[in-house]
Amino acid sequence: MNAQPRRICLVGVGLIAGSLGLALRRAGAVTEVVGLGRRSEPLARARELGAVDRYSLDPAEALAGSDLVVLGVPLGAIRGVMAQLRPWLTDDTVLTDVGSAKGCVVGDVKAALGHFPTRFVPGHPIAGTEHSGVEAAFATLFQGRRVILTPTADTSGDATATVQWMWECVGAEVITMSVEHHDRMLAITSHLPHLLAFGLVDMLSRAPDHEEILRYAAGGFRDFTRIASSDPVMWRDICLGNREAVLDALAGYRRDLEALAELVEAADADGLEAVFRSAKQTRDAHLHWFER
Ligand SMILES: NC(=O)c1ccc[n+]([C@@H]2O[C@H](COP(=O)([O-])OP(=O)(O)OC[C@H]3O[C@@H](n4cnc5c(N)ncnc54)[C@H](O)[C@@H]3O)[C@@H](O)[C@H]2O)c1
Ligand SMILES: O=C(O)C(=O)C[C@]1(C(=O)O)C=C[C@@H](O)C=C1
Repeated sequence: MNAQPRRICLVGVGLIAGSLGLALRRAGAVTEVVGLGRRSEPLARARELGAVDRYSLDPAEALAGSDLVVLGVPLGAIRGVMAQLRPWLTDDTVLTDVGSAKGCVVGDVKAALGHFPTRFVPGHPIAGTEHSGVEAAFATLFQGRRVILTPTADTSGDATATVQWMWECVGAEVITMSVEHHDRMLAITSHLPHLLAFGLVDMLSRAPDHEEILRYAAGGFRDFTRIASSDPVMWRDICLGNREAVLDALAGYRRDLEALAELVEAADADGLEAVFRSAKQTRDAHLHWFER
């Protein structure tokens, strides 16, 4: 039915939902963007920055007349927020989220409602930064980026079309896949690199001479570790929310790291060069997917 919603409610207006609000308002896609959250101060700031038209701390007020509800809260808050919204959801409300792992969202929504609504379309914009909060939001974040939707077998086609329409309004390309496939892919391309970056910086921070070590860090270290400045709580939730796939990715990486250590130990120049050459070729050939 409502392929083009008139009023969108953003629940948790931080980096991702704030950027979505800015972009939707800039595109003139909807009549009104309403923010719902726990504290007035950041929501007032979201309105000042132009991410929402108005805001409320009251789910009944924020959800009234909203055709589409976007959960922009961290993964760890999905279950509680869904339980809170439950009384105010109608059969026509289309719901989606932006969480970085999808299996846990489906599980938490089911736990909160007792079932997974046919009008809930799990989603994940493959775009972000290491910063959090609405202050870090910007309208072009999703321009030319990909958004993965993971509708279940029961998800309404109309609801999926509505969510797809929303992301296309802000310049994103929408791809659909299963929850399991999403979680396996993203464990490798996003969750593993974040673990490695956090792990490397943590290891370094425990070295007694880390102040001196960091003095000699430059572009390579900066590029490799930028994402270690991301929100620790958000990444804790992601790693635990996608535990199995993250563990598989880590196990594969550990094996390969061990093999690399053996090559260095054996001073195997050809072996090392072959690994580096293959990695360079792969990265260079696929740069168009992840270059901004
Ligand atoms: N940061 C990224 O690069 C990125 C990219 C893609 C997807 N995501 C996903 O998007 C989601 C949000 O990430 P973000 O970077 O926008 O985080 P953020 O911290 O910038 O925003 C989260 C917002 O939710 C609010 N919030 C937290 N708990 C709440 C609750 N119980 N009720 C109401 N509001 C609550 C916070 O106040 C904040 O405004 C996460 O699930 C994350 O996995 C993040
Ligand atoms: O560019 C960054 O800082 C990001 O971490 C963005 C990034 C990622 O590429 O891993 C992080 C989490 C997501 O769910 C999607 C995108």
